[in-house]
Amino acid sequence: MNGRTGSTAICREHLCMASTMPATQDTGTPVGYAVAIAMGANVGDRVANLCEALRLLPQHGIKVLEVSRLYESAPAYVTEQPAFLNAALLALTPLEPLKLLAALKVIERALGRTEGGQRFGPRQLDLDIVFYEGMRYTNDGGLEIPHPRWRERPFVMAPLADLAGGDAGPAHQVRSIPWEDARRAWAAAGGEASLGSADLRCVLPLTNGRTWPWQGRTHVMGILNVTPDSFSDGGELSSVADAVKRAQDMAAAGADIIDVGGQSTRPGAEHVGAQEEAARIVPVIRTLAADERMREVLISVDTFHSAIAQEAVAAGAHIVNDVSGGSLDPSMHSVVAELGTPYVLMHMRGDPATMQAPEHTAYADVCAEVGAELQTAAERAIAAGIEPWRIVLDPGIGFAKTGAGSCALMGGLPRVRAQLRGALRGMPLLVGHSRKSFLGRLTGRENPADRDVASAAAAALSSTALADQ
Ligand SMILES: Nc1ncnc2c1ncn2[C@@H]1O[C@H](COP(=O)(O)OP(=O)(O)OP(=O)(O)O)[C@@H](O)[C@H]1O
Ligand SMILES: Nc1nc2c(c(=O)[nH]1)N=C(CO)CN2
Repeated sequence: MNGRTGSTAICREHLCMASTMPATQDTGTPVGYAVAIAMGANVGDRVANLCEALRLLPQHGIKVLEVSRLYESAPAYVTEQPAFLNAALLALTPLEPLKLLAALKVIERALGRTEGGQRFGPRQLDLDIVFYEGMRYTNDGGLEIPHPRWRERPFVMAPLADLAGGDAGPAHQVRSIPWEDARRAWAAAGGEASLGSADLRCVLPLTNGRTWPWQGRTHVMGILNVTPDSFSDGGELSSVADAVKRAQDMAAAGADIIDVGGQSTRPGAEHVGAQEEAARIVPVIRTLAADERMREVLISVDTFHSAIAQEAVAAGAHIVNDVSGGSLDPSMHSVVAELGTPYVLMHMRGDPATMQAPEHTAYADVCAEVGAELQTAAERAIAAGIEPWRIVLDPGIGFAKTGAGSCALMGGLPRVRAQLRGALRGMPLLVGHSRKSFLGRLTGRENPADRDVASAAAAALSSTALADQ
């Protein structure tokens, strides 16, 4: 690209030549120019504003291809204002720069932003064009591309780097954006290792305007089985009060999340049906959600039924934990998309009754295949409307895995992660290894009668962990 074009608009032909994106219609006509857009919000329901902007963009001819992780950042320039949420997206649009800017302003206004606010001050929504293909552009109205301040803003560089990805990210498909510049600038500013403080950290959005900063340490999930046939409790939690007491004990012992389940997913467990499952867990979730002592603890609901996810969230659950990754209820992804909660998408093949059949536990390379299948399932979830920044991936230790497969996964999480693309590669992993029989292999005892030994090993390894490695 040659230098700035002074006060003139860019030449359309020049743009077309610059466009190397793969997206063409059957006629071979390019469907748009590739653009990278930075998003920010720090007043009102910040998450809702960013999500609504994502939904409005296509209505203005801006097709979103990829979305970054969600970041919380200390306010820059004007420091006396609330913290921002920031993200970035890659899109295709037929709009030329000035029309694109006008469309972004219409969306900003639709979400409550008014003209003439304080420069760098509070705003419901900010949409900035960072890159437009690989071009440089200025005009008399003050539009400047690349955005003149992107290199001084970690809250822009970090989400751009999510989009730039590695070998297989969106950068791979849309090469005309200067991804390498974005990667280098972010690395020079500290890169991934610099994330995690209040200055800039990745967060999962919770529905009541709260955010959950998950970086910097492993979070512990305590498992609360409200099932008579549970392998974990042996059905001792027969009443709501017992279950609540158990949850409080786990919280006092340091659990960050309490995962409430009413359907055992042990191999071969009886399927109790959605009604019974809801009857078991909803009263417990309601009581926990109202309990002052549990205020700092998040509640997840372990279910593969979308109707139960809905009921549980209405009763106060913060997270939906789906061991089927959406494969056992066709409505799960669209329901979670509406609920707005974080979504734990676990890898499993078959269902709890069939998952240990040899055809489901056979892998040539368990880490690579589990990672690739997680990527595919997550793409379905995203297509249904779940933003990538809400997805927690789980390799499903013990689900459609042999003992050897589970051990390989425990030692190969970076290889699982390497299969993920774009923002997903940087999202948290949830690893549920506690008290599972594969642990017998680690102790050198593979006999199921040695369960107690396996349990002791599990305790030593701590409980189910949300690992941000
Ligand atoms: N690349 C760009 N993307 C969006 N707006 C731009 C860009 N370059 C210049 N502008 C101009 O900046 C003006 C102010 O934009 P906005 O209100 O978003 O500013 P700001 O958020 O206070 O600052 P900043 O743009 O640095 O984030 C816009 O009206 C637009 O004309
Ligand atoms: N952390 C952070 N600070 C800001 C932001 C923003 O998006 N994030 N936007 C501003 C307005 O341009 C001013 N300051």
